[in-house]
Amino acid sequence: MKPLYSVAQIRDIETTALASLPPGSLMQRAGQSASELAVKLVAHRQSPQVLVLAGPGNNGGDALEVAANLGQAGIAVTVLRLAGASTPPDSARALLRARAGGVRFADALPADVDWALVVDGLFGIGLARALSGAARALACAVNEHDWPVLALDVPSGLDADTGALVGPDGVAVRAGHTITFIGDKPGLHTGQGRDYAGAVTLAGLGVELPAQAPAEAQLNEVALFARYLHPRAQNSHKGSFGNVAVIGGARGMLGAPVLAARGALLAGAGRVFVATLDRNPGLDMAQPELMFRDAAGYDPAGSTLVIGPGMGDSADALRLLHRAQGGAAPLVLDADALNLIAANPDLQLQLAQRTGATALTPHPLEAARLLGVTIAVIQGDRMAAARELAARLRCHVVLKGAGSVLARPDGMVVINPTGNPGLATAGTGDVLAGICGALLAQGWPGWEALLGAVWVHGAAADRLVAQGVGPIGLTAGELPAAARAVLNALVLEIGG
Ligand SMILES: NC(=O)C1=CN([C@@H]2O[C@H](COP(=O)(O)OP(=O)(O)OC[C@H]3O[C@@H](n4cnc5c(N)ncnc54)[C@H](O)[C@@H]3O)[C@@H](O)[C@H]2O)[C@@H](O)CC1
Ligand SMILES: Nc1ncnc2c1ncn2[C@@H]1O[C@H](COP(=O)(O)OP(=O)(O)O)[C@@H](O)[C@H]1O
Ligand SMILES: [K+]
Repeated sequence: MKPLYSVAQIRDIETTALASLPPGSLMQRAGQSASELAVKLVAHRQSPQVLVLAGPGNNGGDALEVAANLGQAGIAVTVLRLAGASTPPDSARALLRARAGGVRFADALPADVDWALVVDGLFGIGLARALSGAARALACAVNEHDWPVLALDVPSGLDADTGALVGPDGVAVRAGHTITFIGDKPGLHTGQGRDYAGAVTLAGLGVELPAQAPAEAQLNEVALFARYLHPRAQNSHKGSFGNVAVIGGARGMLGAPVLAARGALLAGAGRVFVATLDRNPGLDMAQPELMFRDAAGYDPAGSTLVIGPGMGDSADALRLLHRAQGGAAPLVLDADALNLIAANPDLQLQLAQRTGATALTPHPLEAARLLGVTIAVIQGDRMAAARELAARLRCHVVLKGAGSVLARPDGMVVINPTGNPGLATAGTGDVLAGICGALLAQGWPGWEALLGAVWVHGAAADRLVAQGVGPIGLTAGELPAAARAVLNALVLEIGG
């Protein structure tokens, strides 16, 4: 398990740990781990010069530890302390050591130095308001350059709980690496967190994490759905892997259900149907295995349903959605189905009373409509939004976007680490809905199907980028084959 702890939880864990440790020892351990990483990050540079930014609290104390250690290792270090910064008791020793160890102290950002590394120790989990004054100016100055940045614990200015910048026009230090202490934090992995934290390293500092108390959230990983990745029995047939029916495709929007259907087919569904609201195209020449039907008279009995891609908001769409929700078949609700649900309290009630597996796959705008709030509110706390949707509608939810957030009605939250901005293009969400439908049709339970689909979908995009197919110009149509490759590799590796 890769647990993610809220700031309040980290504070509790830290308090317990501090009670049984000599003063200053956690800060020394934090400084030790961070300076080891810093040394690796500058190893390729000749005579590297390192700038250490130290704030007024214990995050600044960590920074002074790093400065002292690097100075001791013979690296040229300049420390810039925020004006008026007091010295927290734990860091007095590091300050003395840094002063004795040849570390330079500057009052302003030295001009014309090409820093091999900037260590951001302005603020950590004690950040209480938006960066302002000198701290804000420093963060902006660092972000203007392309110096490599190592953030201590959390990039200064980022909310470790939510992954949003603190303050309405907030600023944060943009780091390429973050070394985070004691436990990993959700805000480093979703929303703005992925861009500001960069690669995250966890330094546990030898602190024991509570075995009983549940973490706030966890990162998605193959282990969470591995038991459903089994090799296929020799004696199987197309009926063994379930049917998926994609319902959608109003006028001008036929591509959406076709993309979902291709996603379902290449993620292993035995048979895939596309039931369209507009003119039935009869055939997908590029994927002739798909079977087309008119949605009007179509009976999807026996199929897992993916409903919503390109469906529109017509009376027919509403009727089809009402019928789908009324049945017991596993259901993936995407795109226009979500907009219809947002506008119809009756559909919301019906949804909350369903017994079959139900997955909702909103992007932030769809989530905003469902909760009756703005996109800014959703993005301001993505975990809270996903949790609220799952609780209200009693469904499994994935709030999509960088660091997709999955939530269950019981409050469990998982943040997905795979995927990249290559996915920021039309139709990729349709493919995700199709993959999820395929896993449900193959008998995966609802929660694991959503975890698996989101992980595989992101990993497919990562695989394509590694092959040079994206992020620029990656298309949704390229995802199903990549997802198929990812799934087969996983089955070989885990189930094989
Ligand atoms: N307590 C401990 O023993 C340990 C603490 N650790 C470090 O300590 C950090 C937490 O330390 P603190 O609680 O001192 O918090 P921070 O160092 O994050 O900052 C808190 C200080 O900044 C002020 N402040 C907050 N927001 C501000 C803003 N926008 N502008 C100006 N001042 C602002 C606060 O009033 C307070 O003085 C962690 O993130 C971690 O880096 C680690 O060394 C591990 C051990
Ligand atoms: N910057 C990004 N990083 C990672 N994943 C992303 C990013 N942008 C979009 N995605 C993913 O791409 C998909 C987009 O879905 P959606 O917005 O519904 O698009 P569409 O409706 O066009 O299919 C989601 O799975 C989302 O998580
Ligand atoms: K920091």
